[in-house]
Amino acid sequence: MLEVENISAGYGNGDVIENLSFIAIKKEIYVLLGANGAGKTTTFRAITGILPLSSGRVVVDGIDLWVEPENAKRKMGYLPEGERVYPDLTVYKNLRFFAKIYDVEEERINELLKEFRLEKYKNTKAGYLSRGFRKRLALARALLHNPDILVLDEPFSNLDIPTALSLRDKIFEMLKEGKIILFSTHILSELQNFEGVKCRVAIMKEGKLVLEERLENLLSKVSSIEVVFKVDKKIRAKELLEKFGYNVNVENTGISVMVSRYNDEVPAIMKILLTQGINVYEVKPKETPIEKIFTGILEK
Ligand SMILES: Nc1ncnc2c1ncn2[C@@H]1O[C@H](COP(=O)(O)OP(=O)(O)OP(=O)(O)O)[C@@H](O)[C@H]1O
Repeated sequence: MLEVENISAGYGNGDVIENLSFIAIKKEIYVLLGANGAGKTTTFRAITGILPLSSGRVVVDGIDLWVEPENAKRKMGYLPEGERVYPDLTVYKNLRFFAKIYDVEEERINELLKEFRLEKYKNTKAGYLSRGFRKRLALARALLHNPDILVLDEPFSNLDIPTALSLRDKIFEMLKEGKIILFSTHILSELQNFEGVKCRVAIMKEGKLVLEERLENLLSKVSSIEVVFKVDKKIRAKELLEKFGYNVNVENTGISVMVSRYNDEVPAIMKILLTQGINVYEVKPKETPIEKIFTGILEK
């Protein structure tokens, strides 16, 4: 268990994060969601012992991070924002450097090279790797000492969709193994990929946690969303859908319809429109559910 008790920390000009408290447990993902500059990286630096606390405590499986830093840090793996690897060292040497620090056997390096499909690039300088592969290397490095707790700062940023999905699957796998996983994001729609797993989301604003909620509750808070259909016969489309009980508005670009079950209702609406000879050129939600909540909270 990772217990964060009332921590404050900053960079010399006062605290950037203030009185944060939360608990991250096994088999559950803990997400820090916040706009740029909200304090996510600072929080992760503080809980991994990189940045000193000005007050509060971080306790890792019963070990106080500032009382027994080495023992507590051994239990944590940290993926910093961006792909922070040594660009002039090969993939292998990047891992070996940290393996020595953590006193990890050579065998573990080979295991990780295989697991992250980096064998082929073993002797390639990290600076020449694509972003996705640099991220894999950085993640492999974070896992070298087989930590129980993984702290991933914006792990999905700058990844293409297949790489992001394979990283998500890797996170699921590690979760099943019993690891505690924390990650941060400012991209709200990323969380929709985590529906169905145990996931708690803390929304950060200006260095404070303003809301903590289970992902499914966060999503269910928005019972309906507005979807815009770009169509050619707007009035006809409105009249038609209203007969089916939909709440429809005519807009400049088309019609907007309130839907509560996006995945079922949008195809049904499309079918109604198309079978009645109304062309649909584009379908777009006005806001994604999480964005709606996020915007609502941050505007308060
Ligand atoms: N090394 C530093 N020295 C001084 N101030 C810093 C430093 N790093 C971050 N800050 C400030 O701390 C605040 C929080 O930044 P932080 O990087 O923790 O936010 P974030 O939520 O991770 O943002 P982003 O998504 O942009 O990475 C910002 O106002 C930032 O300018």
